[in-house]
Amino acid sequence: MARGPAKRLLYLYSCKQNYLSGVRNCLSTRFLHHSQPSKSQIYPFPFPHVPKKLQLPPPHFTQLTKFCIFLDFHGHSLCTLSENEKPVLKSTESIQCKADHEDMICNPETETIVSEDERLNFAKIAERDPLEIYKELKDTLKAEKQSRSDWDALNEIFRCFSRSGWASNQALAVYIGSSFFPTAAHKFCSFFLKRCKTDLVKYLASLGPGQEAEKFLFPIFVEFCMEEFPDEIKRFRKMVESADMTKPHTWFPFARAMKRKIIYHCGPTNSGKTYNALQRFMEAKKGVYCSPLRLLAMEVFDKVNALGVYCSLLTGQEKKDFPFSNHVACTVEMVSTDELYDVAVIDEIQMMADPCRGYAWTRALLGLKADEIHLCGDPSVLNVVRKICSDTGDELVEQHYERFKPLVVEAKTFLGDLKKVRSGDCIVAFSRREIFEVKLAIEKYTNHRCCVIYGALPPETRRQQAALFNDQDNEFDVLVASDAVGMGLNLNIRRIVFYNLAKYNGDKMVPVPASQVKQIAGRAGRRGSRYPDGLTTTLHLEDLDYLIECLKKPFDDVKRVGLFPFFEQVELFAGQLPDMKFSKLLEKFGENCRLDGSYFLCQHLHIKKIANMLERIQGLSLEDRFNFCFAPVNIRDPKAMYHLLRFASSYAQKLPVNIAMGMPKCSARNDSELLDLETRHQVLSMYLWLSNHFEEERFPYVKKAETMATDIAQLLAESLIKANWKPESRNAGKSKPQEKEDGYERPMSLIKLREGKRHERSENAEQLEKVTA
Ligand SMILES: Nc1ncnc2c1ncn2[C@@H]1O[C@H](COP(=O)(O)OP(=O)(O)OP(=O)(O)O)[C@@H](O)[C@H]1O
Repeated sequence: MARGPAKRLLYLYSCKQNYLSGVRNCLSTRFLHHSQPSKSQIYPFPFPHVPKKLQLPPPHFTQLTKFCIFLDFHGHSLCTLSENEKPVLKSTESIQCKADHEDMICNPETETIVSEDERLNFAKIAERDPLEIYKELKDTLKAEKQSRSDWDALNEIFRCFSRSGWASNQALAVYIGSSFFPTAAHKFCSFFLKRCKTDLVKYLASLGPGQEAEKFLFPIFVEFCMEEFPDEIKRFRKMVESADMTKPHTWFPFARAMKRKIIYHCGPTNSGKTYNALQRFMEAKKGVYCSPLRLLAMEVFDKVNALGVYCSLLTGQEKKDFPFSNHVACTVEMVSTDELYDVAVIDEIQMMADPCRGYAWTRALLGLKADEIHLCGDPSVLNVVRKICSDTGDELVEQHYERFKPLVVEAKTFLGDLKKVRSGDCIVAFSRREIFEVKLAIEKYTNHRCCVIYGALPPETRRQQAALFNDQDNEFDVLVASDAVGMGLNLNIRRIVFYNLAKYNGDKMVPVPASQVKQIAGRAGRRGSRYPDGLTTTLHLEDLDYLIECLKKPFDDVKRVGLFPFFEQVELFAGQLPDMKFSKLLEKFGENCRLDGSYFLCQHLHIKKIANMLERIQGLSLEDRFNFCFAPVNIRDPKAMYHLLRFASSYAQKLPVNIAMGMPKCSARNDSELLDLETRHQVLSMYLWLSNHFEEERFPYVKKAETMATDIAQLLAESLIKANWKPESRNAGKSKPQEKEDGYERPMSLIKLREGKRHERSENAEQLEKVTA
């Protein structure tokens, strides 16, 4: 008697562990890409249970060395691999088996005592060609009688098989989709139970429910599916192939045909990266500058033109063609991959890893037709860029930078007292409400006046506020800003003071990521500015450690960057699912798309939300829907969403799209009027964006929208100068969490602190001097 039944896994014998992982990787490429065999065991190759016709030689097999020997559970070698030799299945030839392999001969989970005859019979069944088993089942008219216990065991095995995540994942490799898998497994079960023979049932029963039995059944299941469901398989295969995003560098054949030189200007903020890249841009005969923000594109447009290099401006909202210009400053989403350039600059290249917008940087890097491409950014994506350049065949030159002057952390902090604010300070808070609370407190208790910068303000207003702050001949000498200050603006900041270091991520309060803290703190002290030495600190002493930790932390090493399909890819995919709604289609694409390890699919929640809203509008083509989804709209602002719906509806009805929005008569007198101005500007900006992305004649009020937008930006600027009111929330009524999250305690609101202080004051006269916002 022997212990049994035996494992159906084979063991790989190798004197070096890395050969094991090499084999595991290449085996994984075909059938096992979802399973993770443990270090000591590996699945057999060629796969004895997989139909021969499905077995493709794994692509990197020839790179393996002679040390690899496949053993079966008896220690018999099944195949050996020599250098540059394809694996050949050998007849079982006995080789000396290591003692530790012996331990694995029996399966401890289903350990039963079986007779020697039975064991030999089981071993024979285990080695049978699945195709042969399938044919035999097919030719059998009636199942043989089974014992009750074997029958129950078989039913349980099939129940597990049809729910098996492993089998469902493996089935994907032969194009049986996860939604179809349960049906296929159910039909396979009926087929099997109606025809099975006793020895097969006994063998399966001896394996018991679980992976052993699943691995035995799976190749027979594959044979069954290939014959029974060829149409489903074909359909799913086409769908998967149409969502294949594994080789994005092949999407741009013209760029691939070029010999491009990529220069990575790599360093922290304020180290001269962009300056040097822009020098090359201006020297070039024809150049393009790709910006992360409209505002920065405008800055470069103005700066370059002022230096005598004619430059046009292209953003989603505006096209300013400068006569005879060969240079263009654009937002990264708008850059053309058809135009040929001598020099291209892609600013803030680390944004390739941005979860929502990363795809635009990836597309620019892969697709730009430029002899020389300058990338400016921190080192976080350097390794991915190296990998991409090796895929594209581009030459990569790295230029490393250090900050002109080190950033100094003030250990004293404000100790919660905003009265310590000085001229040239920038207080950074992460919500609009806090920004206005800080402004209110500073202006009430000190002689300083505050400019404000936050994301919802139009770029023109942000620039106007920046200019007001930079100008020494006025009383506005303090800036209160959100993270929008981290990029793009040329500011004379002496010291960055973090009001807090947590922000709301749409769901909860989370610590501000270290990379963002670095980027923002780095705005203090700028070469050539009034304050060349940069300082940074926090409002509260408790936050200082986190600030120091963030500044000390090396830049992340990003492993993956963003991708998003072009419309043509989505269209191809939609062809496989003709009746599916667009929002569902995007979801399906996300589920089925294949990406290689250097990329992720960018989040498309924003896109899906718009797609959902537009679902009820009839008469929009797939392309229209796709384009509408990228319109710049705050999906949390119901007013802005309503206008988008209205624009899309008119467009679908082939009517001229009206602005249908009045102009406020004067600047804002309170926060809700200010919020209203912000929304109106966003709606106009959306109108202009749509007019640039759809047939222009359908948007006949572009001029009017431009004038209104300029006027509203002006009203906003006027409103901000006199703003001294309590802020309101855009989503009034929806409270945001204030509790401690991820170990970070958010500072109390200014108002509460003030109230607290008032109470303290009555108890402690010393505190009278301290104005805590
Ligand atoms: N060689 C130089 N001569 C004169 N001014 C320079 C030089 N290099 C950089 N500067 C100035 O220093 C400041 C910071 O430079 P730059 O914007 O290029 O830095 P950066 O590393 O790109 O920072 P960020 O990432 O914040 O944009 C700018 O005002 C720029 O004009």
